Amino acid sequence: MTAPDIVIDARDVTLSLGKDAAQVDILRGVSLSVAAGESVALLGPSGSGKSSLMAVLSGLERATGGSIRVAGADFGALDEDGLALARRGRIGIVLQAFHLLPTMTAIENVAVPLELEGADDAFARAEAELVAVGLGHRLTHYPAQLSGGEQQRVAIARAIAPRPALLFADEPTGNLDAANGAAIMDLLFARQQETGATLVMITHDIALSRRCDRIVTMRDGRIVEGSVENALAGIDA
Ligand SMILES: Nc1ncnc2c1ncn2[C@@H]1O[C@H](COP(=O)(O)OP(=O)(O)OP(=O)(O)O)[C@@H](O)[C@H]1O
Repeated sequence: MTAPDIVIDARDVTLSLGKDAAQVDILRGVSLSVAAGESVALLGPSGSGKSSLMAVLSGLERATGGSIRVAGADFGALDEDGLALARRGRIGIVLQAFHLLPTMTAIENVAVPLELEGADDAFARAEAELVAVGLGHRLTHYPAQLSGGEQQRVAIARAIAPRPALLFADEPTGNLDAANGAAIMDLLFARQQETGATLVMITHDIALSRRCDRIVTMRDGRIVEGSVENALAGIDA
């Protein structure tokens, strides 16, 4: 049995693509346990497997081996539809590129996923989330009418609105300048703490990673032990 306060319980997870001589081993036995409410920074050189690990832990990609339990769901036992259902409402994802729908206003981008989940008060909740990220005056703006920082705030509101137990962020400040990036991170940590969500964030920024409760470093498809500086020797960012 998984302890109730463990949100991610991944054991000996492997991800290999291709077959025989063409096989690429992307994750080579990753075990990771993350407690409810914890924030974890995922660091490591380019190509070390961070995005791939996030993909299997968020149910977007299926691991080749090992076991993954997330928010009580056994990912290995679920088919594609089951994985989509397990993600819905439980897992929020913020990506480096904001992926807002260009034909929808800010409030629609946040409300429509809530409606799909069956919420009756989707627009009221979406408005409250956008107010919480400081965008109460931009509700009916389209993404093209918003700055990069504002678009990322909409993406954060959209990810957090369903109150997911688990929030993944893949370099959420990668497309923003330093000042906007810092403001977005303040916001992401504040919203994470308010909602009690668990946060797993990929970053190349060591200073940013130190704001998390824990730093997990990857290299060559594995989690490595030791100091962050040693583990990151050779990082190309
Ligand atoms: N579909 C694929 N087919 C073959 N190899 C792949 C595929 N997807 C990822 N890889 C390889 O898996 C390795 C890990 O990739 P991944 O994107 O997880 O690394 P990362 O640590 O997130 O890198 P970055 O920091 O550059 O985003 C890389 O060597 C990559 O080339």
